Amino acid sequence: MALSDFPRHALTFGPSPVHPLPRLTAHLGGAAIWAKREDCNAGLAYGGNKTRKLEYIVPDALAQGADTLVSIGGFQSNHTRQVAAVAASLGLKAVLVQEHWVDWPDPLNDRVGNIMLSRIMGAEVRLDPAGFGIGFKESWNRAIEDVTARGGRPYPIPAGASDHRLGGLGFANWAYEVERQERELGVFFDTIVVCTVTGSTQAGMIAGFAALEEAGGRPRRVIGIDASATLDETRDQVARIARATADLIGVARPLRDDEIVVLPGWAGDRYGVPVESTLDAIRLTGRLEGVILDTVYEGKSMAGLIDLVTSGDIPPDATVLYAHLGGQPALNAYSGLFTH
Ligand SMILES: Cc1ncc(COP(=O)(O)O)c(CNC2(C(=O)O)CC2)c1O
Repeated sequence: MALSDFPRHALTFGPSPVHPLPRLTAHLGGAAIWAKREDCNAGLAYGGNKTRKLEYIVPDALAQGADTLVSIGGFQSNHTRQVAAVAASLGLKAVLVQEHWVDWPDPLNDRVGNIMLSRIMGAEVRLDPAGFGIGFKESWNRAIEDVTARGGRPYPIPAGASDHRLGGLGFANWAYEVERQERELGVFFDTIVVCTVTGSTQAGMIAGFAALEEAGGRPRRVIGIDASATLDETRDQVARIARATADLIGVARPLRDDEIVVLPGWAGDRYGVPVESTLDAIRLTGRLEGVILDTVYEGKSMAGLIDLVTSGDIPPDATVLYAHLGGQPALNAYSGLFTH
């Protein structure tokens, strides 16, 4: 099968915007930096990368006659907020398990930002004391069973909509969209920089660009910046999902290990806890371009981009596309960091 053979339920406004970051580019003095804005991709509660993944998961849920989407994340999960928004827009219920993924001092981090939005949209929000982990969790299984026990028809969506048969298709489609926009813009992005945690964003990109390369496209580097602080598990998950997605969309050749690049160095010691490089990247990008990054994900991937460009690891003649995947609502849970 090819990507076009899979049903897609449109949830985004259309192609997400692509634009240059000229002041950041000039400030760093190296490669040309552009951004593709998943934080502006949909009208559903600020959108984001999961909205794009759900475009390929929703048809399966509707085909199964599900009436309740059941998913999981941390208190400030952008993913569960997007599940709540998609459920609301489709007249489905949402049950969201929100685990204690981040030990963070702000006393309100389970009552502001994403979790507040999910409640506004009518999701059943279940706080759970379990800590961070990208794998399947018992709390999620219990929620699925509870929906069934009360006569509902649950559709399970794992953390980040990643470890799901269709989880990589959204960003395989993203790769095809990038190629169309390149033709319109007259530019070629040889390097993509993306934040990676549960993995199917980067994995889908890798699979999609591999399919395009087989159809005659030029090779590119997709550089994942780890924000999970569980690098080995995340890297393995990216590799597994990338290979499974490539098979699903008919990529003939096997993906090479050197195509699965997930870099440490900017995640800090714990998921969800920003480090100095995170805060520096957030302030620099905000003050040079008026672009807002969050403390959990995009601040860390931008910190990686900044170092890779200034060190020359990304060479000066490269043209970089930074994938901005959203995440801003969670900043409300980190307001203590930005009092000046
Ligand atoms: C803004 C933002 N940027 C990057 C990522 C990482 O994407 P992947 O999980 O597909 O690797 C998330 C994920 N967030 C998770 C969530 O629960 O919100 C899945 C972890 C994200 O929200």
